[in-house]
Amino acid sequence: MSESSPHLVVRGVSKRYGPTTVLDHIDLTIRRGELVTLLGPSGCGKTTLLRAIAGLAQPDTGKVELAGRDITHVPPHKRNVGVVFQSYALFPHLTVAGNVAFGLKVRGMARREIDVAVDRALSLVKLGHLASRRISALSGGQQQRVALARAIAVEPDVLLFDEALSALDRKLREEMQVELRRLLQEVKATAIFVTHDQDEALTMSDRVAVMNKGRIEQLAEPRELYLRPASLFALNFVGLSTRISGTVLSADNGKVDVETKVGRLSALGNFQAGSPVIVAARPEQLRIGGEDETNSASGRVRSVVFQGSRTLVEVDAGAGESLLAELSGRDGAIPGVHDEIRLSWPVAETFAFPMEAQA
Ligand SMILES: Nc1ncnc2c1ncn2[C@@H]1O[C@H](COP(=O)(O)OP(=O)(O)OP(=O)(O)O)[C@@H](O)[C@H]1O
Repeated sequence: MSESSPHLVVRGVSKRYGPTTVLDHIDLTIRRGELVTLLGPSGCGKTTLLRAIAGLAQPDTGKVELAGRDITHVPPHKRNVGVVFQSYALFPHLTVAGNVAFGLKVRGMARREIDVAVDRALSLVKLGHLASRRISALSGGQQQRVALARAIAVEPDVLLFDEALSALDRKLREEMQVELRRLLQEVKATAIFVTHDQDEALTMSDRVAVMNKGRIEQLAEPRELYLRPASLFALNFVGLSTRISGTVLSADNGKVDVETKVGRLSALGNFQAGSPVIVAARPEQLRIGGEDETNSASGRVRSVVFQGSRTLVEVDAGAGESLLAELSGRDGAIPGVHDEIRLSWPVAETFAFPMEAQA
């Protein structure tokens, strides 16, 4: 099967728990070797979707196909799916090698082959030197690697990660994100991550599925998701933004002029005159100063937050509206709190979203 052909197909999967619809007709197609993240707030159905793929939750309707096989009714241990949990779920009384070998023994693999597979998996996660160590004598990060080695060793058709890095401290988690992505690419694994951490999703994934209330709101590459969010929910969930409410005055060919409390703004979007909308732009699009052919608004600086490579400046634009600008050292002087400033930003990077869809 080629790398671009569908490898995992979820078709029309729904799941209810009592009166609550947890998954609402989910369609998701993942290519062989692709890393996809399910990103969304607590309770949106990420884990349930992962469990439906693993066979740990039975969908009420719909189908799951893996490597060309309908696995909707196949029990979990016969799906050839690897799962890595946040809790690692390791056997504390076994050694590192014993944990990695466990799944291979269960499959009845010969001793010699098991040794080769365990060595390979442990060297991939750089734990070969700790093969005979007890699990209880490992750090959290090392235990996480053992869990990963154990999942990789059985060469599953798809690897599922449920908040797998959440228990690690921030620095280690960031290192593991980069390392895990490199490793999964090296073994050409097809993988799905569940996370509510947007940075993790952007770092790890070929594509990100933003979930909301049991539905996939947007499935896109990280860059596209950030630069072209399909909904206000996706905009709010990934990255920061300036958002101003208003009413569409006129519309012309994918562009709208919007009356707002901070003045007239132009944005990309298709709406009828009179529609209530939210006009939004990413903070790095806002610059100090006012230029022609751009959107602009002014106000008094409310806060200045230095974050190393960038500085976030929040401006009170009056009438309950605020502007958020991300300035870098290259942008010249950073204003101080209470300064009166004017900010401008390009119309081509300003988007209008329906007001009623606000998350
Ligand atoms: N076995 C179950 N029985 C009843 N309700 C359940 C069950 N499993 C999940 N739910 C409910 O389904 C909804 C979605 O849960 P799910 O764990 O899929 O969300 P999530 O997006 O993974 O959230 P989190 O990030 O908090 O783990 C929640 O409201 C949850 O309470």
